[in-house]
Amino acid sequence: MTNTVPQDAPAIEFERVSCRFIAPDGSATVALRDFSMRVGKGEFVAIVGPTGCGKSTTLSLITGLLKPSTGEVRLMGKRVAGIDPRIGFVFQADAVFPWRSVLHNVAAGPLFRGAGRDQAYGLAEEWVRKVGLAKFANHYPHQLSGGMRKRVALAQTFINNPQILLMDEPFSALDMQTRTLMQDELLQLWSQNAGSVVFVTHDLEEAIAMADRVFVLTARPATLKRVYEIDLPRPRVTSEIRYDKRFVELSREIWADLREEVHID
Ligand SMILES: Nc1ncnc2c1ncn2[C@@H]1O[C@H](COP(=O)(O)OP(=O)(O)OP(=O)(O)O)[C@@H](O)[C@H]1O
Repeated sequence: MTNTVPQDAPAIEFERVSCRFIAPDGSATVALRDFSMRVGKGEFVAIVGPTGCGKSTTLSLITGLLKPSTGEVRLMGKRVAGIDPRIGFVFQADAVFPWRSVLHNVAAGPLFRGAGRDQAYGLAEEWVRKVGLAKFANHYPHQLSGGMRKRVALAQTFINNPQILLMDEPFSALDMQTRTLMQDELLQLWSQNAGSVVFVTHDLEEAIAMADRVFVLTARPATLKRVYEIDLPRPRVTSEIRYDKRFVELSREIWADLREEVHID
């Protein structure tokens, strides 16, 4: 049988995807409607939109946890079929094992994927060092700050060398300074890993500071309102880029679009 997957297929494709939830009482919620998106290999995209519009739903469709009601989602040219080991996730809540030390938490991924102990722990030590936690390798999550726990989460994710990284409000529980540091750290890790990122956030400035393109969704049922190219140079330092003239222009332009969708009932 020939392999019909095109070599140049985008990392992620949504083709006219709709997603509808049926409640036990039979009522339907349409979370996404006729949504199309392409994310290139190595591209960083951010998704913004009003609360409850369907941003997280897009991520669940990429993971295969949800199936589209209509349309198709493809990864590297192939229709999504179940959990894909090429995908890594970082969510708002920490996905760390509280009873395991930092090092054990970071080694868990490779061990789970079948690596030998020496290899898994060698790699984990390297990643713990890369995220600046070498002195905390034997600490437990409750002994760490929120920012440090996020670093553990990044090490846990990047150690698996994901080709696709899905992030759902990963830094929203952090204070402003820590959040900025984590954004820079993520950009640095991503520039070395060369995977594709889909980053869901409420924070428009965070989206602009980090992404190559920002997808603006409408209020529910979410459909694509507009896509913005973020033509700011890289490498970026997120705390500094906010003062760039072009950054301010983009913020103003995208916010004008987003404001129309954010209603206070
Ligand atoms: N499994 C589900 N069953 C029923 N309804 C769901 C389910 N998952 C999501 N929804 C509904 O679909 C809509 C979109 O949810 P989603 O979490 O994707 O929005 P969001 O834009 O990420 O929200 P927020 O910005 O508040 O995080 C919401 O109205 C939500 O209640």
